[in-house]
Amino acid sequence: MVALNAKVLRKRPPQTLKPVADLGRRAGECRGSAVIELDNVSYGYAGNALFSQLSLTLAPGSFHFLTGPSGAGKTTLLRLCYADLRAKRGKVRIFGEDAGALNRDAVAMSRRRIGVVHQDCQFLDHLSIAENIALPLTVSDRAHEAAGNLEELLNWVGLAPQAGQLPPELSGGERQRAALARAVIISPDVIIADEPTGNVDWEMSQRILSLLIELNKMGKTILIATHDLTMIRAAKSDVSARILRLKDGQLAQAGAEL
Ligand SMILES: Nc1ncnc2c1ncn2[C@@H]1O[C@H](COP(=O)(O)OP(=O)(O)OP(=O)(O)O)[C@@H](O)[C@H]1O
Repeated sequence: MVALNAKVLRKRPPQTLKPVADLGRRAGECRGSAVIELDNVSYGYAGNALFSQLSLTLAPGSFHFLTGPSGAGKTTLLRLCYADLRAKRGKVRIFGEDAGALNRDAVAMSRRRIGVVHQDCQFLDHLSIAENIALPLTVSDRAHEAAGNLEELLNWVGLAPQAGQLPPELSGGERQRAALARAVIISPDVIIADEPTGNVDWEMSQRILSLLIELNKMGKTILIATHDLTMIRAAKSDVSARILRLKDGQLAQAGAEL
């Protein structure tokens, strides 16, 4: 893998900063000091409360790990953070805006500043891995930006040789790195990753972690949900991360076991 030129991630066409009131502020320039803020948020499915009155603040440039047992609600919490779900009670603020009050276009605009690595890393199997990575730009009429960034991103995640291959031809670790490149190609201020090292070996987990740390050193705010305690321990020497544990509807600072 090669170092990523920070310029790639800073490129942002002016039109993506304009359409929605106040969304033009960059991370760190948002109203208040949080990039994303959950304020006494409650959420549940089909009348069953998953968590209630949960609060979380992601400061610009911060690095957070979110751990907790399977089914505790980590994915749900992440989805609230990128306005894929709306809080039943309480407020979610994204770049200072009340996510519950944003219309669909405004949500789409704010999502352009948040790169999401989904747990299942889904790709379009009929497109090459390079085309899949470029897709977030292609679908938002920014295809012209892809050409320069794509080659560098493919090198950065070590997937240049696989650029023309189809997703089913890639290994689990290669798919995870492709998913990270796809999240990053939109030059987001925040990267939210759901189990980015699921189903990969230790070496690959370290490789993915080092990419995320590199992004954080460029000023990106990082939130990672993971069961991978080895990765969290390994990160401690390289990054000042806050480790949170979600269990029984409560979010708490992780204990000494980490
Ligand atoms: N769309 C949905 N409809 C109904 N229940 C759901 C839905 N999504 C998640 N759940 C339930 O909410 C609970 C929390 O799910 P979630 O995926 O947020 O947990 P998690 O901590 O990310 O789990 P894991 O570590 O296994 O990925 C689970 O019991 C799950 O079955």
